[in-house]
Amino acid sequence: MKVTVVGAGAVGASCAEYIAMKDFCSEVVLVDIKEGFAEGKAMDLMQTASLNGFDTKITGTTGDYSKTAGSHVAVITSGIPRKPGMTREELIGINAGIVKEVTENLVKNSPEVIIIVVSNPMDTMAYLVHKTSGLPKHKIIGMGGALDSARFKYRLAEALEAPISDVDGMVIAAHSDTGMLPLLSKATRNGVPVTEFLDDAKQKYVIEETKVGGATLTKLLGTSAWYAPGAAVSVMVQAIACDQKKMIPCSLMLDGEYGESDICLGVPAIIGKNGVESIVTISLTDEEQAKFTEAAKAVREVNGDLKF
Ligand SMILES: NC(=O)c1ccc[n+]([C@@H]2O[C@H](COP(=O)([O-])OP(=O)(O)OC[C@H]3O[C@@H](n4cnc5c(N)ncnc54)[C@H](O)[C@@H]3O)[C@@H](O)[C@H]2O)c1
Ligand SMILES: O=C(O)C[C@H](O)C(=O)O
Repeated sequence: MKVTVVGAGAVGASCAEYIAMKDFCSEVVLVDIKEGFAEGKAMDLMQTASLNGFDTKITGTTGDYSKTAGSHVAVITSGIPRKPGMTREELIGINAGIVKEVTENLVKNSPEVIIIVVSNPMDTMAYLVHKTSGLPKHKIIGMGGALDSARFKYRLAEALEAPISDVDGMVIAAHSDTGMLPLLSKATRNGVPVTEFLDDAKQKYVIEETKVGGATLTKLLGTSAWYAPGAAVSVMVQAIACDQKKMIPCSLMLDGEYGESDICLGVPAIIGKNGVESIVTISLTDEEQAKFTEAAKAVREVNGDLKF
């Protein structure tokens, strides 16, 4: 299994590192536009192979997409990250052009590829890939929900004073500060609804901190996060590579599911060797459905700024 990661910056390199360390694919190709950067990151990572015990071959290239030919999966992380005080949506002006060009190059060299979109604003970038790549919709997957759900579990464990392995939960809808929908009604500690343990104030804290998880880290780091994003991508790539059929919330093109069409939004899906094996429809409370619809409205407005 060959995986290409475009953008050898913070998220791209972290994602390549986690993929290599889990040792489930033969080759990872890093691509960047900055001269020598991907080659340098690849060499540095390869020099961890004997230390960390993996056999995945990592190579780098400055924009030579012929080296990506025959990729099963490609991850798009190229583009600018936000700075403190910015929203993800403000990145559209620069990142849309980059994502469109990168997609064209990927598909030209790997017509059968499955693309995982990471660059922000991610739901809109995933939509752009759908509109421009010519790939079938089960082959385009936006990464947001896997990361947001990991942050939700982190905040739940904190509020419950429990180990993270005790908690489970999922975030759907938009990958944005206002449009994320942490499903508190379905979150559990060892099968018991967390609402039995957390009072209203704690429930509100968990939800609000989850929604601004990316902004909180951006404020602390001066740029956006990379470890958890890289790990989240590696889980999705592994689900495809190993045909795990894991249920992961991903930003997918909807066709009537959850009352929405012609939009990419975070919904639970079964991820396996074909990419999206199916979208899972779960019951939402009226309040949750209203928030999902509201998030869709906001993402649709951002999508309106795209030029194809
Ligand atoms: N979806 C998510 O959950 C999530 C999580 C974290 C970051 N992000 C987004 O991922 C993107 C990357 O973040 P980062 O922290 O890695 O940024 P970064 O600046 O560290 O890395 C981006 C890399 O992309 C490269 N690049 C730019 N244009 C390119 C092109 N045309 N072709 C190839 N490479 C190109 C840059 O040279 C740079 O090395 C940002 O848009 C960020 O907002 C999304
Ligand atoms: O917060 C960001 O801008 C980056 C990413 O979307 C994240 O959630 O970490």
